[in-house]
Amino acid sequence: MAGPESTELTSMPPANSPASSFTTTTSIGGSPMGSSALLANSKGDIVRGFDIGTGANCIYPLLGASLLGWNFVASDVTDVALEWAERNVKNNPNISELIEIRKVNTTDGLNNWESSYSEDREGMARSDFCMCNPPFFESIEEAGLNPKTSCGGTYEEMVCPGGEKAFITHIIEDSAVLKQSSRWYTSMVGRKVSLKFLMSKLRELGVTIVKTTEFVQGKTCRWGLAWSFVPPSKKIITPHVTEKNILSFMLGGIQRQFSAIQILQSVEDFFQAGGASCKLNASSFTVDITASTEHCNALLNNEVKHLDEVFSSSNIEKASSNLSFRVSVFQQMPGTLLVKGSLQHRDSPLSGLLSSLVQQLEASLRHKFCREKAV
Ligand SMILES: C[S@@+](CC[C@H](N)C(=O)[O-])C[C@H]1O[C@@H](n2cnc3c(N)ncnc32)[C@H](O)[C@@H]1O
Repeated sequence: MAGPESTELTSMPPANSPASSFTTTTSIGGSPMGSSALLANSKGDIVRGFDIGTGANCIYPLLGASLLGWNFVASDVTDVALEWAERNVKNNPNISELIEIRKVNTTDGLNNWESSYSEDREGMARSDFCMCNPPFFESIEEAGLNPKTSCGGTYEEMVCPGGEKAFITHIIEDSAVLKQSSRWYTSMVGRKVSLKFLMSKLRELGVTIVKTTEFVQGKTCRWGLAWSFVPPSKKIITPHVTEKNILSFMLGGIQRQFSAIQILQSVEDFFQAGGASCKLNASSFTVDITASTEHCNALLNNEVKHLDEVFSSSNIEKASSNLSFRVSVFQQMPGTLLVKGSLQHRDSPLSGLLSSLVQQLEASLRHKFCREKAV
């Protein structure tokens, strides 16, 4: 869409996208959702995505940065799209540093993939995943872009030489060179016949990890195609570890005036009030907390008996013990956050207190931010 007006995370998806009826004016800003942990790269760094043809709205990077805390490189070839994408990113200052807009240069005409090829490839090489909602059509006629049948997209958005088959084939060919440089290569596909063609292309190149999905909205159907050269890692999380080291709760019914960042700050305030030292990270939406026995005692309303029980079964000095844990806030859907507490060091004699601390935090946040106060 050329030239959308926009302030905060206001989306105008393309006319050829199944997300066309999706509009959001949320300003919740910067809260990562649970799935970011699933996509976290091997070093545990923040996930980095590459959006090929981000469009004027830059909608996917804005959503990914806002909801998941991911970093993005967002590319496009069209000046007007890039200009508006920049504006949209700047209008979301809490996440703007997570998104880099990059112009893909074309020397001999718009949508000449060959000339922009190497730059798109460079972006892909340094990402955990790349994504694309390509121009689907081969010609104006095919796109139905005559004044009578126009569905609102611009020529640049909807049309490229060879249509989506050619566009995504180039991405597939790039990926076959880059292989494991990116973990997932993905694209939206507008037609089932293209999907079949692209899957056979992937088979031809010997790609074995291929996933597809279907997006249906009203009468419109689109497909998602994803492929990878990285074998899935076998990560076994035992119930024991999950139970003891990670505790979470859903905070639903959050009143509209409160943003996720306010709730994160309130997490920090809660633990600081007990004297614990806290480090808030607004881009990963986490607070790292270190609490001594005294701090835990203060936070748990002087439940000295509880603490004495903890130490009676341990020969570690009460005074020298600290509890280090991280609280993460994840956006699940508008008005609902998942709050997760996870131990940083499992062997602390205070580990058993995490559950009580998380319960106290839940009561405090619920009281402050939710319509329904009862847990
Ligand atoms: C269908 S639109 C998608 C826009 C946006 N990603 C969305 O889903 O709302 C396709 C976009 O790809 C851009 N584009 C076309 N050729 C490109 C290329 N070689 N490299 C990067 N972007 C390109 C177009 O300018 C257009 O903004």
